[in-house]
Amino acid sequence: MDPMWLESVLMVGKKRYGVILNGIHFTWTELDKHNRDKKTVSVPVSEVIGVEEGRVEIQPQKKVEESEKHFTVFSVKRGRCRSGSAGLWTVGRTQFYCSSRDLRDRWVTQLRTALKAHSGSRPHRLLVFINPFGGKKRGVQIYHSLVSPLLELAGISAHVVVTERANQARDHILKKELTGFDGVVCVGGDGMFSELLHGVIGRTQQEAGLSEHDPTVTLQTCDLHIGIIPAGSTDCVCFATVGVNDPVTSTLHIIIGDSQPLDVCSVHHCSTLVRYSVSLVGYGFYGDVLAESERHRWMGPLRYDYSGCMVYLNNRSYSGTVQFLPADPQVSSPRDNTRCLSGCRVCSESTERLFPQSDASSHASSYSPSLYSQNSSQSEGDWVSIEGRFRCVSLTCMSSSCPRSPLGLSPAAHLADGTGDLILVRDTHTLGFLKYLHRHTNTQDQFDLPFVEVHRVRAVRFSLPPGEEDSEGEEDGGRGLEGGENMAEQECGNSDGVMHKSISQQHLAERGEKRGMGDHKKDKKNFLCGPCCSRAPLVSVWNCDGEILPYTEILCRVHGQLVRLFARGIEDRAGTRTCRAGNRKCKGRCVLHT
Ligand SMILES: Nc1ncnc2c1ncn2[C@@H]1O[C@H](COP(=O)(O)OP(=O)(O)OP(=O)(O)O)[C@@H](O)[C@H]1O
Repeated sequence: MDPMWLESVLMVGKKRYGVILNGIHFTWTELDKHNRDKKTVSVPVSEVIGVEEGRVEIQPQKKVEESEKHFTVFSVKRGRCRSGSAGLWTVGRTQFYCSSRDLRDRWVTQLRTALKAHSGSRPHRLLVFINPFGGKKRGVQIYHSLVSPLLELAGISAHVVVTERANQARDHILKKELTGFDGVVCVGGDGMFSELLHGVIGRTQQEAGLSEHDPTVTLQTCDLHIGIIPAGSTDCVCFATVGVNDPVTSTLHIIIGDSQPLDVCSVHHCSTLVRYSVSLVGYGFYGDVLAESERHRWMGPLRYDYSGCMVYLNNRSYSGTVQFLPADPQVSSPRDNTRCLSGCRVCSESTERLFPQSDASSHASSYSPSLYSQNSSQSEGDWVSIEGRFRCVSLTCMSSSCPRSPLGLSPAAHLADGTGDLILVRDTHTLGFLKYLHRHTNTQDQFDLPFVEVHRVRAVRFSLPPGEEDSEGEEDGGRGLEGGENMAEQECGNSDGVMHKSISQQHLAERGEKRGMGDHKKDKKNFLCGPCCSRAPLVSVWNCDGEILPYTEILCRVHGQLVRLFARGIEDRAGTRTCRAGNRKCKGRCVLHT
């Protein structure tokens, strides 16, 4: 018999249960034959959060009632959020009563031993950054009331830093000693996640002696896991990797040590890394909406709706040349109607992560450096080139689903297959574009429109028509704006201002100043003059995960599975299945966690 095996009859409330621990599952089944709604609950040991002696509650406050014959088991429980979507996890709590203290002690010991055996991937020590000003400014409260008690219950220690400035978390990860930490966690929104992302990737490359600026280099995958406790105004990365924006659900994924690899797109300009992105790199509509919303920050979250309307009414399109390196169409396609769900086969079989880990000088074997040069001609390699006027050009490394767009920008995109989806929306009439935007909010195929095309890609280049090329890079010697927006300045020791929202504002202000100087060329690049402006701008801006990029001509490369999150992707609804086998009359009360 399994040495972990333990079986007894215990009481839960006033009912008798047959309780079994078989090493992998902890199961309790009601024994009362008169009760027709007989219940069986089975929890994988890997989803047990903690076992406590006595009658214990942790929410709303920790309460321990000493009792020598009771023990309490806390475990992951699947729930449904108000919208009905799966993915919400809550804390299940069951108090068991044993006939003797000896039996109680045996159960507690045995459960804790089983837990240890199944917790190899669980973190022991975390570095937590809380943005006290993110979203509704509830980060600190969310952490102390919802997150910290669960970490404590699970025996995870946390070093907490409440940030005092933008980029503090990124700088901390880049420069401070991190020995002993199994992961970094942010309590905030997508901006905070981006800080952690840049810190973790930057540190890993520094330690490996790799240049982040060289788009041909195969970056070192990052060992330090990233956790996201959603507390921002937009929490898209959390939503797209967990399925819900809920602090308790995210905490539980961290506690049980879930691990979700994630593709990351590096954005370069003239051999300089500008930023990393995991969700959207968008030009045209999405860039204009961000630029416009930066001017109306005083409106709060409402600014996005307002700006979306204004930009839509402005009805703009932009010329440019988009070049891309297609991914292997045999493996997957953005129109194959699949969803990247937990345990996704396409991601786990992806060969993109099978590149040899590089030393300082190595390049991905299948990529020649010229393939990623910003100025190479269209005949090189497998690059496909498309010229035209576009409403928007979007590259996304994930579906980019969010509560408003439950299927996202590209519903069949994968989290970790080493590719991104490039969506080109050509110039069209206003109603056509409205139709496209509306399809983001429902289940209609947003690519089934004559002016929309989508490609699964490994890299993208964007250039302006001759005569409209980027001038900032030349003026700044390819280093970007004075505020240090790009990673080159970060390397030069100016660590401030790389990712703060004020960058976007500063960038807007600088562009504004340049316009005011009467330089005709800059005047043409007046990318957004507001609804009152009669002259349509020739150039838009790039929105890179909610930040405005200081360059228009960029090169993007997707790096397969570069980072790992404490998440498991979106669970199929079948992940929680109603038991029919055990008892035909269970009326859905028998939940088997598979
Ligand atoms: N103490 C701080 N003071 C000012 N800015 C901060 C501080 N801590 C973090 N930041 C910056 O604030 C920006 C926004 O934070 P965060 O992402 O947490 O919230 P949000 O903007 O409300 O949400 P979202 O980014 O999802 O829209 C981040 O880019 C981060 O760099």
